[in-house]
Amino acid sequence: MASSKNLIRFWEWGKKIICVGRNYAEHAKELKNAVPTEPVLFLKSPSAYVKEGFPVLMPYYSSDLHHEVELGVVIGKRGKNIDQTRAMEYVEGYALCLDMTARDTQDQCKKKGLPWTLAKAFDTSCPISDFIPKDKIQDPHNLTLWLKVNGILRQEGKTSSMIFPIPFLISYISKIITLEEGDIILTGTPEGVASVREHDEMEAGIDNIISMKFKVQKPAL
Ligand SMILES: O=C([O-])CC(=O)C(=O)O
Ligand SMILES: [Mg+2]
Repeated sequence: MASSKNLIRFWEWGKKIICVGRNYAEHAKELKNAVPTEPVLFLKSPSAYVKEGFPVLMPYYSSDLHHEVELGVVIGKRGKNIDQTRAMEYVEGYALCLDMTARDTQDQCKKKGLPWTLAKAFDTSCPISDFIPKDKIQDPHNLTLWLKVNGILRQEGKTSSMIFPIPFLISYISKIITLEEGDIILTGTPEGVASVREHDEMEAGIDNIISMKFKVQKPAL
């Protein structure tokens, strides 16, 4: 098992970012998607990570960049075919994440039956907080995730509303993709996703356990 100390800079390691979509029924409905009967999975590139102090850059091909606040689960040791009953042993801690989404691009991808890579995996599409050691969060299914844009509350959701809880997700994912130390699972967003514009400031948090701020910018060409 890795020590939490090793994982403080997990986001620099180039490990996998595995995302779960439509894990909150109200969010699935707000985007007119069916509530899933199995987890919806996609990946982000490790170059998607961005830490506080650096901006979120709008992809040049999108004019509808959405925020999605999510709980990230940081994996502490390698595992394949993990049983649900032992899944939490593979968790070293948590992080607050934003699954930034080029919604117009995603809509186009959906219509054409294409993968979501351009919509979800671009550079700076995964703003991330500091590492939160496991002992700081007693019950990851009893948290409130919130996000404000320019001081106005846009998202507030309880992790108790997840359709597929964390042990199920870890078990399910590990049957498909080997989980390794430093990998992160983004567990899906609650309702209230919406657009951000250039110069907006997003502030997100988990209860009063952690919060973070990011500015939205257009990339210099
Ligand atoms: O783009 C989507 O709506 C799917 C997703 O990431 C989520 O539900 O968190
Ligand atoms: Mg998401």
